Amino acid sequence: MTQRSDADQRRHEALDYHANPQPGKIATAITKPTETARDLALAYSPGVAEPVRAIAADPDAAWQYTARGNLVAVISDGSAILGLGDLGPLASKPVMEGKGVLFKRFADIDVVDLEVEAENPQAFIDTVRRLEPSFGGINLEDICAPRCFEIEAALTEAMDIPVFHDDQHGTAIIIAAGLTNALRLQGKRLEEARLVLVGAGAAGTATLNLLLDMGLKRENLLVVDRVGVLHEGLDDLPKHHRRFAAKTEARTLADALVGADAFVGLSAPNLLSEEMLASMAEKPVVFALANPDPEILPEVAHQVRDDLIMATGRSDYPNQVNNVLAFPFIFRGALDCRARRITPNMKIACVEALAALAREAVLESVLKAYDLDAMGFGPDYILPKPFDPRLIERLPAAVARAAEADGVARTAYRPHPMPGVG
Ligand SMILES: NC(=O)C1=CN([C@@H]2O[C@H](COP(=O)(O)OP(=O)(O)OC[C@H]3O[C@@H](n4cnc5c(N)ncnc54)[C@H](OP(=O)(O)O)[C@@H]3O)[C@@H](O)[C@H]2O)C=CC1
Ligand SMILES: CC(=O)C(=O)O
Ligand SMILES: [Mg+2]
Repeated sequence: MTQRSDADQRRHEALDYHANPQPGKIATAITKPTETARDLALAYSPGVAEPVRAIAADPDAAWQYTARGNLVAVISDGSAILGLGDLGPLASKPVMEGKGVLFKRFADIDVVDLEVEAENPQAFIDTVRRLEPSFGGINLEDICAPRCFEIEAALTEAMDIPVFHDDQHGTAIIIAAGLTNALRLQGKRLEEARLVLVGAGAAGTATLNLLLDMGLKRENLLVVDRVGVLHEGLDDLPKHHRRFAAKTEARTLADALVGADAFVGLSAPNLLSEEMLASMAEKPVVFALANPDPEILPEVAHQVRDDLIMATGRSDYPNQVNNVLAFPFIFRGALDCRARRITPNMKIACVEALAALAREAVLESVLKAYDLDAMGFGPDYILPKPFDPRLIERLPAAVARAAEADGVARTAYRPHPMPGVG
């Protein structure tokens, strides 16, 4: 079979999956009996008036009498859909529905996806801010930099529920956990590693901020965007790039990569050439995370270097670095202590729990899901798999403990009873 027909087949499979047997991937479920006249009288008028009165008297009663406490809005303007660019809100809907599927599958969180036609960031902010009564949390998704920074900051300030731009912070968490483990396997440490990141947008900027907080040295970092290497000689850099301007002679990605220990790509397909990869230090780490097409394909990279640890954002190669390993569990922890916001410590708790879990033995059930006899901490396994049941046992608890310690939890942590467990 030719490459072309493989690609065609994948396209048809994906379109068929989304179209059949019914359009889309997610629907509403009813959680109470609705079989009798009495049931209906409880579900709607007149019974429904009782929780209305209770909530009007005490807004906290909404956590008890409505689905709000387990409901997250996944909201996009479609301005940075995966790595496909600004294709608008309607085209972002399959991704937002997909996010809903993952929230439900891995953390039993219900989702409403909202694709917002907004003429400017303020219009988007005004729309989302008004939705606070409906939801326990807000997951912002696929909103491009720099508008995502303004939107997230304004909404976090205005709303008393967690507002989390997953492309920024979810991605940063997974990269931090995966990179720590990959460097460790290569006999290196973040504190000494020379790192090059390409794509200083939403995901890239948040990743850099987290890695710098975790010990990456400013002088060991070069950041590349469309203008090339961000350096001190550039005087019209946008605000979110200024922090990363380096004192360096390097001007291109090729210059920057010579002797680098790690590459993190959050940009666009095929930017990392074979020559550039060959010029990196011994035992390099390459995270080519642009979706759906990475900065370099693993089969190409492994031909150039046999001392490489490689990750992509895709599930069809080893080492998927994807925010699915964070957002369901961060929100589960936040909802289960009714957190008002998500703090840096809640994110770091998630990084540490994830990185530690990858270093434990892999469960039989996970091997079965991947149809493998063996898998364990090593170059092809630097992060746990999304199907690992220990994620839901450990990450939300770690996140909620950090929320309690930071004083942002409304209640003590009460783990959500996961369906089919216990
Ligand atoms: N694996 C994962 O879990 C995740 C992967 N991603 C992927 O990361 C990528 C970026 O996403 P996100 O941060 O949300 O998007 P943004 O649009 O906010 O950021 C992309 C950045 O990359 C820059 N860029 C684009 N093309 C090039 C190029 N040819 N050379 C140098 N820089 C370039 C952009 O510059 P400009 O603004 O000028 O276009 C921008 O600064 C996407 O491919 C996305 O799919 C994102 C989140 C999670
Ligand atoms: C995975 C993801 O959120 C993205 O590629 O945008
Ligand atoms: Mg995204």
